[in-house]
Parts: sequence; structure tokens; C-alpha cells
Amino acid sequence: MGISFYAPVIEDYGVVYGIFCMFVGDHLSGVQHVIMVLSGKGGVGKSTVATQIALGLRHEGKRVGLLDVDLCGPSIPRMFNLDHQDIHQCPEGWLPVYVDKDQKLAIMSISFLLENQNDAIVWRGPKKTAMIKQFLSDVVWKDLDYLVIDTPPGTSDEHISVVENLKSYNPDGAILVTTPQAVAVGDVRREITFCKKTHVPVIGIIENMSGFVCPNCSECTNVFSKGGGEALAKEFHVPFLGHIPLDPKLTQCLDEGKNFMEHYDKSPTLHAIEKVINTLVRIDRDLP
Ligand SMILES: Nc1ncnc2c1ncn2[C@@H]1O[C@H](COP(=O)(O)OP(=O)(O)OP(=O)(O)O)[C@@H](O)[C@H]1O
Ligand code: SF4
Repeated sequence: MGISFYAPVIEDYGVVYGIFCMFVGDHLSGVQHVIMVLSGKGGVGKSTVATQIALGLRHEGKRVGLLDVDLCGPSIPRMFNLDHQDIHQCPEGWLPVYVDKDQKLAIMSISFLLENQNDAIVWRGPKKTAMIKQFLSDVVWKDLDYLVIDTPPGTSDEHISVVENLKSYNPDGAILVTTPQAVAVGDVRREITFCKKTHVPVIGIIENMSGFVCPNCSECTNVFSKGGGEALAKEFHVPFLGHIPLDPKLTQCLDEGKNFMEHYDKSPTLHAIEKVINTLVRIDRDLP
């Protein structure tokens, strides 16, 4: 199924849905699965993974929302080439920005609310907490199969706000992203502890930047040591979702706001992402 990014339009929302929201005031009740993406360290590819998961689920025909709660370093809009979109308000709340014509992939980010994209957000904890609460209560997602939440690195106020505000929705859990180096793997231990303390199930660990895909022949070479994330998953008895190699073509697509999945179907990186998606579409809330 092809998805080309497009300049979004504001949908004329159904009267029935509007009335429903006015009375229920709850835009997450139509969301089937909520997945948080966490990393202990910055720059390990958390936003990249969140973006590719959202696109992959959309390719599977799912309705997907992608919420960027990285208030100080929002990068999701840039990865979709939607940097300069404005958010519109309807009586029920904020309308997310749609990536595709069918309006099955919606994104929301602080970046859409900034007058200048280069503005720095210098907020103390309570203001960040209030913003996240608003993101989780006021965005009109409509019915979604999956809401993917991209978080800032570490375990800060933002993470606690997300977890607290999602409590009553029984989120599926968190995907933890690491790179193979020992220092990044060590940081994931703290993420696992955070999940345990806040009772968020760990869906699994992804080892990103695990090997390098040659731009000439697509051969994958291990530049750093490999397997740290997998070993950690074994140690903590949590699922290992796979190694995602570093592919310069993915970097280029993200920089240019292009859909990697449509451009490079032979990349081992794409196959690794597809494996993660296969696991996620099998998520069933009723399993223990
Ligand atoms: N598997 C990959 N292949 C190619 N490039 C990648 C891969 N993973 C991440 N990148 C690139 O690495 C850079 C950092 O990735 P990203 O912004 O996703 O990290 P992050 O963990 O979300 O960072 P931050 O902590 O700043 O939010 C980006 O330029 C992205 O394009
Ligand atoms: S992997 Fe193959 S094509 Fe790529 S640089 Fe090495 S020898 Fe050349």
C-alpha cells in the first residue's frame, strides 16, 4: 500500500463525533493500543523508531496516531517534512496533522504550536506536565488502532506525566530503544526499572544502529559490538524485538521527510523494522 506524504487538509468532522466528544470529553477512548517509545540516552534513534513504527503500522492498514512529547527537542514533524504546519482548533479540541490523504496517520507535536521552529522551550516541570496532560486529553484523534508516543530521553517529568495520564487507559506498554554500545545499554537498565516502578509493561527492546548497511551492496557490517540489547532483554526476561542496522538511506529519508519504506525495499533495515511491526500487530490486550 502506497503512502505519499502530502500537505494536510482540515477534515470536516462529523457532527455525531463532535457531540460524542462534547459529552464524553475523552479523545483516547477510541484508541485501541497505546505504545510508548523510550530510551535511556539521547540520539539512539528513538524518534526514528517511533516514526518507522507509525509508518509500518499504517502500511498494515492500521489507523495510527503519533504523539511527540519530546517538548524540548521535537523532531517528528521534520521527519515527515511537516515542520511548518499549524494546528487548528475545533470545538472538541486540537486537530492533529494528517500525514496521508486517507487521514489514517495523524501526528501531534509541540513544534506545531511554536511561532518559530527554532524557539527553545525553556519550561519548568509543572508547565511541561500541563502541556502533556493537554496533549493526552485535547487532541481529537478519533478512532485509532495504535497511538505511538515518542518521549524525551531518560525518565523525567514528561514520562511520569504520560504514565499518570494514561493509567486509566491501560497502555500496552513501552518499547525501549538502545544502541549496541555498553553505555547506552546501561541506560536502558534505568528505563526497565522505571517501567517496573510505574507498572508499565515492557513490550520489548530494540537494538538500533546495530550494524551498518553498505550504500553500494546493502551488505550489513557490524561496526560496534553487537548483541548488548539482546543480552539485556535475556537478563530481564523481556522480549527482544530485533537489531535495526544503521542505513544512510534511512538517515537521508528522515532528513528530507521522505517515506523510507517506499524507497528502499531491499534494505536489511527495512526488514528489521517489518519484523518489529509484525510483533506489534500481534499485540493482544487480553493476553496475560
Ligand atoms: N537505523 C538508523 N539508520 C540510519 N539513521 C538513523 C537510524 N537511527 C537513527 N538514525 C539517525 O540518527 C539521528 C538521531 O536519531 P533520532 O533523532 O531518532 O534519535 P533520538 O534518540 O530520538 O534523539 P533525541 O534524544 O535527540 O530525541 C537522526 O539523524 C536519524 O536520522
Ligand atoms: S560491503 Fe561490498 S560494496 Fe560495500 S564497501 Fe564493502 S566491499 Fe564495497
